[in-house]
Amino acid sequence: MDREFWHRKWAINEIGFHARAANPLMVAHIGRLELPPGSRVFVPLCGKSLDLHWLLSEGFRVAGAELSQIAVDQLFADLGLTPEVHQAGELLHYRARNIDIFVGDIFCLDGETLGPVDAVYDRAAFVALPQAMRARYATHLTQLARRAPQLLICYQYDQSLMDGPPFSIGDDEVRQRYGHAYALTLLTKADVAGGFKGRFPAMEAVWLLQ
Ligand SMILES: C[S@@+](CC[C@H](N)C(=O)[O-])C[C@H]1O[C@@H](n2cnc3c(N)ncnc32)[C@H](O)[C@@H]1O
Repeated sequence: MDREFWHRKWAINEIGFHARAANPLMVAHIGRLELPPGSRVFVPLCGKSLDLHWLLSEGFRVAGAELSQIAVDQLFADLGLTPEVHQAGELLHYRARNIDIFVGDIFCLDGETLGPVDAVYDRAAFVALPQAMRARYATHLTQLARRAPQLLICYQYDQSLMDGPPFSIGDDEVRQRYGHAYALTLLTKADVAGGFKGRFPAMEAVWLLQ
């Protein structure tokens, strides 16, 4: 999945991953992060997710990283916010009250530019990346967020049935990528209703990384 793949998806509006409501697993489990009001939650590969709207509505501050300027322009339009936009190294920094989105490749984002984060929420980010990129992503994210606790939602299915994204991430891989830096708790694992687009069974696993 190179950058062009994602730019093209946004350009032709082929964004089946974009959910029409806040993620129910996030809503159910974010309390496990025990974040006080005003905490700053980093959402890597954020797209224009309604999860960001929900986090803001719950009184959190949010920071995000997203490759597509189309996505981020739509996000701010949907939020009814007019951002200030500044160059931040190789990225663009979109800023409004309680929200900072860095537009560009997350691998070009550094911890100083991102600023302090109290927690990470990863939905459809780790699972969006092919295996060859995931070790680098996990290492980079852990450093970027300075080991801030993380709520991670993973997709699991028989990888031989589809190439991905989303990719199937088994429990062993989560332990392999994050186990050296975090204590891991599998909060829940449940069947996805209707499987993957009705094509084959799939499960979602929610991890707490502390
Ligand atoms: C599967 S989508 C998930 C978006 C969002 N998390 C959601 O739940 O709707 C993956 C997103 O990651 C973005 N992306 C892919 N590679 C990226 C990278 N290297 N840096 C920043 N964003 C990236 C894509 O543009 C896309 O919007």
